[in-house]
Amino acid sequence: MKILSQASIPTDYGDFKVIAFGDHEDEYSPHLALVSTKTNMDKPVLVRIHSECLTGDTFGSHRCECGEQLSASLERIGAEGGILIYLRQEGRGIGLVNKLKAYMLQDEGLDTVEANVHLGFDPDERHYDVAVQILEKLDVREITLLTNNPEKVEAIRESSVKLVHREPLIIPIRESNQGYMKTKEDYFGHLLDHQ
Ligand SMILES: Nc1nc2c(ncn2[C@@H]2O[C@H](COP(=O)(O)OP(=O)(O)OP(=O)(O)O)[C@@H](O)[C@H]2O)c(=O)[nH]1
Ligand SMILES: [Zn+2]
Repeated sequence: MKILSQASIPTDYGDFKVIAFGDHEDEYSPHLALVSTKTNMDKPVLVRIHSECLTGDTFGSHRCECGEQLSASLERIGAEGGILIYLRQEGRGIGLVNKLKAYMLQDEGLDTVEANVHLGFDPDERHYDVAVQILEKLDVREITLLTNNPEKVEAIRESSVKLVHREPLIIPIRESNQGYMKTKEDYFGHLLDHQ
């Protein structure tokens, strides 16, 4: 995996450099790193590893809390410096078409894990080695990670990047995502502290 292209973008959250990573020059959906211009590489860098969720991130769906997590983390990173890694792992790695199928099954009573399994997938198909490679390519040695997901913590712990601190990224639960959040906590062991 290599850096394919990069450019500056001014945003509502501050100024960032957006860097596209992938193996092919004409990659259609590259993984991205949004590096705040305020980032100080000599200190532990504030990092959010975010998995793509088009419905939540772009359309503001309340079936999950992804959109709110994305804006909360960009706000923090834009203000304090840091890096948002945007992984193209839509639907926990099953893709958008299958995520919408999973939503249909959830509307019939299955939970998020059962729906994935019913479609022939693992409950969570994601891996975080790409995020580690991106941090290595950017020469990031020490990080504070914004997450509630123990698998992301584990992936960094097993890598050459030092995890100095984990910070929770808790968004208040809504009625429309209660089941989704409960499964995250009960099945995936997400650290949702309590609200
Ligand atoms: N298969 C499936 N994927 C979902 C569902 N709801 C949300 N997702 C996906 O779940 C992923 C959420 O990823 P992240 O925002 O990185 O969050 P996380 O793994 O919960 O970890 P943290 O937010 O860091 O605590 C995104 O890829 C969403 O598209 C669902 O019901 N089924
Ligand atoms: Zn989502």
